[in-house]
Amino acid sequence: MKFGIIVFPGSNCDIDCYHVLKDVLGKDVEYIWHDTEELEDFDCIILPGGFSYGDYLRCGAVAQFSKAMEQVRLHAEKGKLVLGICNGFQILTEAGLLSGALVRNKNLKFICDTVALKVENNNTSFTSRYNVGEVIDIPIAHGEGNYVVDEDTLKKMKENGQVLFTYEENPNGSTFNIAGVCNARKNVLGMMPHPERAGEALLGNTDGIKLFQSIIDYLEGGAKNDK
Ligand SMILES: NC(=O)CC[C@H](N)C(=O)O
Repeated sequence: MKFGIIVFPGSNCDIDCYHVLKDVLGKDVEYIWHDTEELEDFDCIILPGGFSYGDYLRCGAVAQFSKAMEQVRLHAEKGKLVLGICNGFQILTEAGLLSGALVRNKNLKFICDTVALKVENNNTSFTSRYNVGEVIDIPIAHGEGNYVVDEDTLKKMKENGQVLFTYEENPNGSTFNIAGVCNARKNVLGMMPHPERAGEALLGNTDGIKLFQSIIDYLEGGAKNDK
């Protein structure tokens, strides 16, 4: 099992993701520069948080055109796992791999905080270690985390169990308090909160570790995608 973390100019949470996977969970993980034309070796691709290309135009708007994203699209089409965290979520919506868009926070300010999230669906390879309705504390740090989506699409996403995480108290104006959504096939997840910043006791918060452990269970064959 191998994780790959795509690094864009301006990524800054790549090292945190690497640390959790390698040092905390003992898994095989590699950094992948954004011009890669090959992702065959990897089972799960992570698009980390940060400020890719300086957030020019809109967050994620430039990164979506990188060579790596062509490969991420092929990887997702094969049914393999893709996890986008914060800026990674923004890149996934810009690339059309996830529905909706992320726009400026309602208060127009960058918000750095720890917020309570509710797990809405644990029937996925990203959330199987959590219970439905479980409330977890996960850090957020974003200026454009306000998730918008049209009503019809939201209705379909809800019916199909694609809303995986909601905020207990909406920090940014997101539609339906959405903090994280997946695609219809449930192999691509985007979330604004940072589970990698809640991955070890030393940080005072381990609520995010179960997300990575769920993925590992799935890759080890212990849990099925959309079982
Ligand atoms: N932590 C992040 O990934 C931040 C994402 C993006 N730069 C924003 O401000 O919304």
